[in-house]
Amino acid sequence: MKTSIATVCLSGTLEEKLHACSAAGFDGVEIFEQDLIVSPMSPEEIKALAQRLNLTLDLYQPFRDFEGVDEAALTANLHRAESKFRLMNRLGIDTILVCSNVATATINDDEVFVRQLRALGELASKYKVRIAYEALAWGRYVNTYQHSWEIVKQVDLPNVGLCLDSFHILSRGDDPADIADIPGEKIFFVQLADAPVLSMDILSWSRHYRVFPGEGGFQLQNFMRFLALSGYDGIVSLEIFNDVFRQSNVRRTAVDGLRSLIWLQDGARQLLAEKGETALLQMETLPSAQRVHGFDFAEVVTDSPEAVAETLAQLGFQFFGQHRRKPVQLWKAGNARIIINAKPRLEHSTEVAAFGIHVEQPSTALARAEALLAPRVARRQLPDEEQLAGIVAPDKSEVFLGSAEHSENWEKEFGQGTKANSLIEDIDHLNLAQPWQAFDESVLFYTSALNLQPLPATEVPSPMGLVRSQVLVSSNQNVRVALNIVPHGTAEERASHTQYPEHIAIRTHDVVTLAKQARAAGMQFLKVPANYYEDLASRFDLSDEVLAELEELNLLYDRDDDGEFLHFYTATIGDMFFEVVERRGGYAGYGAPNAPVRLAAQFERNRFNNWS
Ligand SMILES: O=C(O)c1ccc(O)c(O)c1
Ligand SMILES: [Mg+2]
Repeated sequence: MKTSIATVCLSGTLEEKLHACSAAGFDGVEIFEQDLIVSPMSPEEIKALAQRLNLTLDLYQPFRDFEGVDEAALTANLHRAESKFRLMNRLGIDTILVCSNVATATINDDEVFVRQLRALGELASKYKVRIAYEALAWGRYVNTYQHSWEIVKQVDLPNVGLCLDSFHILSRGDDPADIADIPGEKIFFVQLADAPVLSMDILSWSRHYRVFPGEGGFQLQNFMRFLALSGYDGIVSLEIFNDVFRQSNVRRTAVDGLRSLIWLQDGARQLLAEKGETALLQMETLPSAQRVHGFDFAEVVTDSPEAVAETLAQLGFQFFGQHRRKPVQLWKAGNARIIINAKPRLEHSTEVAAFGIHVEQPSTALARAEALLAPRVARRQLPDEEQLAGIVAPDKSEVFLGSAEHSENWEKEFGQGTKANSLIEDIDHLNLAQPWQAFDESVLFYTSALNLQPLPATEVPSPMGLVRSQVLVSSNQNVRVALNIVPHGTAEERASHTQYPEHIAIRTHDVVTLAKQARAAGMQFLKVPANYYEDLASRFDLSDEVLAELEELNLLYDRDDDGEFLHFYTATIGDMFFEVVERRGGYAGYGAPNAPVRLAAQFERNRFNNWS
C-alpha cells in the first residue's frame, strides 16, 4: 500500500514539510493549496524537490464549492478549475480533490450536480487530470459517501471518481460497510483521520480535533476492511487538521503519522484474516504484539539521590545494592524494584526517567516497536552486563523490554541483597508528565509499540489548569501508565520544573499500617485539607473512627461497585513523588475524584512550602 500525507497536517514551510515526509518514509504527499500559495517556490521547483526527495505528489486539494450553482457561477467555477488544472500540470499532479459544495450551492438536484461535474470532468480530461469528489460531512446537499457515489456513477466518466475520507463518514455515525460495494477503481483517493469522540458541530470537530489513526475513537480498522473489500489498491493518505500538530515539530509529527499508518495496516490485515476475507490492497505485517506480564522496575534519575533513598526507606523499601560500576542503586520491596540513578538529565531535577516491563518475547516486542519507528535507547553496555534493550517514548521516557530472567541477571550487577518481608506488593502504576505537543503521539506510541490499551480519557481540574489524562493498561492490568499533559505554567514554574510532578505508585495490602510505619519513620506526607474529609463523610457511610484515621494519616478514599481504594502521597522531591495505594475487592481505578485534591495540595505546597 502506498502511503501519503496532506501537507496541512504539518507545521513549517512547504519545503520543511516535504523534507520531513521524505525523512519519515512516506511515499508521497497531498499538496494543500494554501501551502503552495504561500510558498516562495515555483510549482516547477516544488515538483523537482519532491522528485529529489523521492516523494510522489499524489493530490492537489481542495477545490471548493463547484456544483449545484447557476449557469453564471458554473462558468466562473470552470474558469477557476482550468487555472488549477494548468497549475497541476506544472506540478505533475494528476488528481484534484473536489469537495462537495458547502457554501454556494443553490440548486438541490442530482441531475444538476451530475451535469456540472461531467462538464468539469470533460474539461479536466484535456489536462489529463482526474477528479476525486469528496462528500464533506457538512456539505450543503451532498454530505454522505453514498450520495457522492450515486453522482459519480451517473457522471460516468473515466476521470471522475470518489475521494473517501474516514472523518466525513465516521463523524456522522455512517456505516462504512457500503464502501465494499463501490468498485475499487472508482475510488480515486482515500484520506484517513481519527478523532476523539466529542459532541460538537462537525465542522469545528473536523478542522481542529482530527488525530492520526489510533489516537482517537474511530473504528478505522473496520473502515480499512471495507475499503480493501472494494478492491481498492491505491494510495492511503492522512489528512489531519489539528491545532497542536500544526505547531509541533514537523519531523516528529511526520513520524507519528507514518507510525499510525503502519499500525493500522497491520490491524486491518489481521481483521481481514480473522474474517477469512482477501483483498488486493497489500498491508504491512508487524511482528506480533507481545503479552505484557508486569513491571520490571522504575528508574528515578535525580540530583538528590539521598532524598529519594530516604523516602523509599521510610516507605519500607530495602537497599539492595549499588551497581558495580555506575552511580546507580537498586531498592526493593515485594516485587517492586526502584532504581535511583544519580546522573540527572536536567539540572536540579528528579524525574521518573525510565521503566522496564516484562513481556512474553522481548526480542519480538522490540522488533515490533522498531517497525513502528520507535527509536532504540542508546546504551553503553559492557560485555559482562545484562543486555537490556529499550525504546524511547515521545516524552523521552526510556522503556525497557525484558523477561523475568533478564531481571535476575541485571539484579546481580547490584550484588546480593537480601529479600525482606514487606507490606509492599509491587509497582501499581506510573504517572508520567507529557509535553503538550506529544500527548496524542504518546497514546499511539504506548498502544502500538507497547501493547497497552487506552481507557477513556479524562480531565482533572487543578490550580494550574485542566490536566488532560489518559490511562493505558496491559490486558492483565499489571502494567498501568497514566499520561498527563503538563499545564503550560508560568516561565518561573517551568524553570523550576514544579508545574506537574510525576509519580510512581506502589501497591500494598495494608495501607493503614504502612502509613503509620512511614509516619513513625519521619516521612513527610502530602497534607490533605479538612474540607476533603467533610466531603467524604457526606458521600460515603464511613464511621467516625475510620474518617478520623484517614484524616490523621492523610489518606484518601474512593469506592465504586467493585471495591474500595485507599491511598496517600509523599512530599514531592524535585519533579516527582510516590503514592502508595491499596486496592480492596476489584477496584480497578485510580481514585480519580481525589486527583484534583492532590493537585491543589501540591500547588499549595509549591507556593507556601506547607508540609504536614
Ligand atoms: O474542512 C475542509 O474544508 C476540508 C477540505 C478538504 C478535505 O479533504 C476535507 O476533508 C475537509
Ligand atoms: Mg478530506
